[in-house]
Amino acid sequence: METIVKTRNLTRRFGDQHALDGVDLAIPSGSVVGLIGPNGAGKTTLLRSLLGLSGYDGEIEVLGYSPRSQRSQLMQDVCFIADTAVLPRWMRVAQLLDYASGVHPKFDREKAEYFLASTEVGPRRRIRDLSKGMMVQLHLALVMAIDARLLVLDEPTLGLDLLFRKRFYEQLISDYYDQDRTIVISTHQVDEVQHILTDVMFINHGKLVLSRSMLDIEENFVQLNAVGEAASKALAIPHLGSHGILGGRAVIYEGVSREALAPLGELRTPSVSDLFVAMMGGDN
Ligand SMILES: Nc1ncnc2c1ncn2[C@@H]1O[C@H](COP(=O)(O)OP(=O)(O)OP(=O)(O)O)[C@@H](O)[C@H]1O
Repeated sequence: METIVKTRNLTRRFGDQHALDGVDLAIPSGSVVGLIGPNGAGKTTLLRSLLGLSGYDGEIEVLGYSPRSQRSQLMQDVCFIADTAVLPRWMRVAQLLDYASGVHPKFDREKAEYFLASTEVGPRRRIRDLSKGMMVQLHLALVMAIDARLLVLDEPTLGLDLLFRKRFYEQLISDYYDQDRTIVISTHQVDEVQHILTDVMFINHGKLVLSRSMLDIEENFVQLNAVGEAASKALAIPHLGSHGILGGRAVIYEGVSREALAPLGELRTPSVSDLFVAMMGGDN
């Protein structure tokens, strides 16, 4: 499978602070990657470096280009949603579509109009008068109308209500995603995106602490829900972390066979958020 993003020893310092600390990663083409990490972990810095928006040490290759020296070529095939606030607030929607047609060679205006037709974002509306949710719909319509191979989303649903967030991801997958595109999403709302991810990356203190496909997670990690006396037996087996459940503990393991754990309780694949908490926090 083609690798679309590759970094080697990617490092970014702010004074004596390591925002990124020797990150080696590889993102296969056609994947939908969730970039997960606590506040200040380095997610935004990583995404900005991949797009050539932030300086860095080490090596990055995105679609075969160097974001440092070939940014304009790279941006032909990449799209980025960082923050809805970047839309020019004084423009009307139709003017914004004119503008996008002028600046992006791969922007398909008819497609954007088609996406907007199912929303309340009419062409005459002024952007500053749109609600936050409408602004995101507009942004998403613009992005989905660009024929990009890599889409980078940094907290794309921040500040949106639950319905909008659900719709955002549904639309992204049904109207945009195909095997030739790759999507990287950084979010704190892990549970809401888990079902669309093919891969996850955990980042903490500027280091990549996990980079696995969802299939890999299913094969290598297991959660045991142990109640009563079984809970202390479960905790005695080396594990990544655990949390309380009604009458016992949910304990998460890496590389322990399901057969060995089965007598102690119910087994399941941990959710990405439970795995994340276990890896970051141990027993809590
Ligand atoms: N321009 C900057 N100047 C100084 N320090 C910065 C700058 N940008 C980021 N940092 C620091 O680098 C670290 C990583 O920040 P970053 O914004 O990448 O984290 P994040 O994982 O995106 O966090 P969040 O989830 O809170 O958005 C933080 O400690 C942050 O304070």
